Amino acid sequence: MTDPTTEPANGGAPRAAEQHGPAGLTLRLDGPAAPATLPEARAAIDEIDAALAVLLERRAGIAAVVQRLKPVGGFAGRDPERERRIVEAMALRAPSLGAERLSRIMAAVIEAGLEAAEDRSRRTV
Ligand SMILES: C=C(O[C@@H]1C=C(C(=O)O)C=C[C@H]1O)C(=O)O
Repeated sequence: MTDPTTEPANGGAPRAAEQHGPAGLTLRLDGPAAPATLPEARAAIDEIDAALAVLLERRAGIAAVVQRLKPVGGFAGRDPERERRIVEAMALRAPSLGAERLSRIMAAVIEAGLEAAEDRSRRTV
């Protein structure tokens, strides 16, 4: 079975997002081998951070939609069991970080998303 996070769905040709991704991003999720020099390593980190920023923005937008769809949204409707399952699934893909560190990372991501959702809903009333 192919891994949807690393394998192009069309059997090898670059996907549209790899050719003309958001903000000109062309990051491959499976990435090249470790960079050899400090500038190369920093450039690789900058590229990953640019992709992370786009994904975090997208995630926050979708999390805001979820808050409107749930019977109780926002911080009041926080769902620790759902958050635990998210971290557990991510830990399978990020074994060197592991569940404990990912849990701290995702708590910050989720809280930032909920705050941004509150800001959005305040601006639209
Ligand atoms: C998005 C939801 O609301 C909250 C935010 C979550 C998230 O950002 O992933 C997960 C669970 C909830 O605490 C949800 O319930 O799915």
